[in-house]
Amino acid sequence: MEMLRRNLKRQASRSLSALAAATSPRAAAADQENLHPNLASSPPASPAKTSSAKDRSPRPKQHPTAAAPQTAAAAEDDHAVTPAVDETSVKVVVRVRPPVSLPTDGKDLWFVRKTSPDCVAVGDRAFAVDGVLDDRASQADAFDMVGLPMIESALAGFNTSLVCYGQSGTGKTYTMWGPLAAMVDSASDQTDHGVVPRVFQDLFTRIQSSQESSPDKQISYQCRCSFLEVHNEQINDLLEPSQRDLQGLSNRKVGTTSMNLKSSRSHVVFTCVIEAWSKGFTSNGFSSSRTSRITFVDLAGPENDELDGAAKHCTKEERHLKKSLSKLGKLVNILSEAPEFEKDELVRTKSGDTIARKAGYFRAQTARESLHSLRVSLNRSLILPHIEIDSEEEMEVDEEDVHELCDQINKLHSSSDTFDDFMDAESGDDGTPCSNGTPKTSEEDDQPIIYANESPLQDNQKEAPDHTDANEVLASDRKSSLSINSSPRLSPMHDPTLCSSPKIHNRARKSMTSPGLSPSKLRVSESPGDREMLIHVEIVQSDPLYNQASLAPLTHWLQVSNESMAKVNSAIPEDERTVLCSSCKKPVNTNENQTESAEKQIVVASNVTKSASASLKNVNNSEAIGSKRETELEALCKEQAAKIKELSILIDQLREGSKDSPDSNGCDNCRRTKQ
Ligand SMILES: Nc1ncnc2c1ncn2[C@@H]1O[C@H](COP(=O)(O)OP(=O)(O)OP(=O)(O)O)[C@@H](O)[C@H]1O
Repeated sequence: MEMLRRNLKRQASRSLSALAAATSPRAAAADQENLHPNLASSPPASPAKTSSAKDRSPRPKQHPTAAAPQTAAAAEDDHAVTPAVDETSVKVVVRVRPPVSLPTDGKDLWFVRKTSPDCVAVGDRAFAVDGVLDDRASQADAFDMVGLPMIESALAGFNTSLVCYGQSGTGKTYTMWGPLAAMVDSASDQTDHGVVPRVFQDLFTRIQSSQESSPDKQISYQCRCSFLEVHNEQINDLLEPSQRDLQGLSNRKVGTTSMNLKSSRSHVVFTCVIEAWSKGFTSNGFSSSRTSRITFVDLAGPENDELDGAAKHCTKEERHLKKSLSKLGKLVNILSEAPEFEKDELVRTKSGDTIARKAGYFRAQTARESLHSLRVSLNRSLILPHIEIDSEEEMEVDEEDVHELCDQINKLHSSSDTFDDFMDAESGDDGTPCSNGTPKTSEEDDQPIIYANESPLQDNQKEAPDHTDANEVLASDRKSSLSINSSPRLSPMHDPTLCSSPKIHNRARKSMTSPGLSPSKLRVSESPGDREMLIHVEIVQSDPLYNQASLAPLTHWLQVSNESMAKVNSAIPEDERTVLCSSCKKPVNTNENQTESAEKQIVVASNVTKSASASLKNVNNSEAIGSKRETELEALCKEQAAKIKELSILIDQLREGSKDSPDSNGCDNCRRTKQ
């Protein structure tokens, strides 16, 4: 990672320097050979932090070629461990746009020339890069230099990105996509195709041939893509179905600049996620899978202010564009500096800073336990028997179900002040589905295991073996906030094995809606009749630890309580809502009170469900964080506990009513039959 960051910084600095130098008027006088009208004048140079890259550390001779200032394409592999790729994870490739034979206005013109396969020069200044595509380079050359390594990395399971930047009109879109007509019209000449269409054509060809050549491996591939546009600080979905037949690129905002008649006025990000998995399972029921991501970023190019003159009206669009590019530059700088901070923390931790260690462990532990609880909750929802809500089939009250429900409610009731006990009970071995962190069901092998991206936290945990200290921190924190308890019965979560995944049924996959990697948002969806409730956890905010710690227990608790409600509701025929005879199982014409009791039960259960839904939605919609949310959650939990207590009383009444029926051996019908 350190190497990656260092390279990122070095390469970004190099390319910025190259671009700055390329726009320098000083360079214009150097050579009149390679005139480029579109770059007739440029802003004064603001040579980046460094000067010529020639005097910097040596680079690998990976992609030697020519040089260019206008368009820089950085191919990036963002992996910490990159044994399969070469030394530098970030590469800078420069492509020079061919000069056009337009008349010039007499202003100074300047050029960029390739001096060696990995060096460009502007005037008397030289810049080292990783690859150069000169003005004679074809689209195929660009693909060979930039696209092919991306495909190989992606198929090997690495994420790769291609980012194109440069001044307006310098050929970024052309390099990335090619002329629009060439992409849309299949009959057109494919030699103009840019890197993106070539990458996918080659990728799909390779996938197909890999499947055909080794059918025994039974490898399946799935490619998913998104196409987003950032325009005026708004993000638009270019594949949004209501927009012109998913044409994608043709939906992009285009305008005219002084440099380019059809200038892209927005940044676009095209992402493709490639998943490959083997259909065969090993003896332990695991199959291998691999996921990688290819990202193409085509940045909008800024106009040339000097060319346009001081009187040029700087539009809102242009302001946003420059602002976003400037922020991107800052981000690159921050990322480049970040490793030093990420290193200092490590040194502090290793040097025995116990407070930091406790805090780190606490955060890791809390997050891990939250994830664990979430996993249990989701697993529970998946192992519940399917209830046909709309079924007209007559259903019977099962005494055992009622017993089980009462037990659960008693547990909930007795722990209504704090959820810690309930969490413990749920993870205990009292017949509930989770014991020692392992779901106890007959369908155990089929249960999905949800892996979240917890690697940084796990790293923290590895460095903090002092469980006792951490538990103390945990205990003191518990008093002041609603958080996941440190339960001794929770088994530690194992490190996720990213390259292999457990067997997951399609249906189960659908049920797991984006388990959170970072902060979460609760979204509640209710099935018809408010009887079942699924809680989806999505990642949307920026503070994963806080949100997961505070919301996960509530999620779990509400899930369980609502399952119980659903059981009660579904166990009682909706239309009749009467008590069934324990002997003949037919509806009993009981007196008014008994019927009322059953109806009341339904109403209470329904209210609890609705209340939970409404409260959760409130939580979801709430902008406030911190103590306000904690207070809301606490109030919600108390309210739920009170309602469950009420429900438990009603269930008791129902059972008592059943026992006190006129004839415990059966209803009037039964007696008549027996007589
Ligand atoms: N290598 C090239 N060979 C031939 N034509 C090119 C080349 N590069 C760019 N062009 C042409 O130059 C014009 C401008 O290119 P393009 O639109 O790709 O620039 P851009 O950098 O994306 O500009 P903007 O940032 O304004 O969108 C287009 O007409 C394109 O066809």
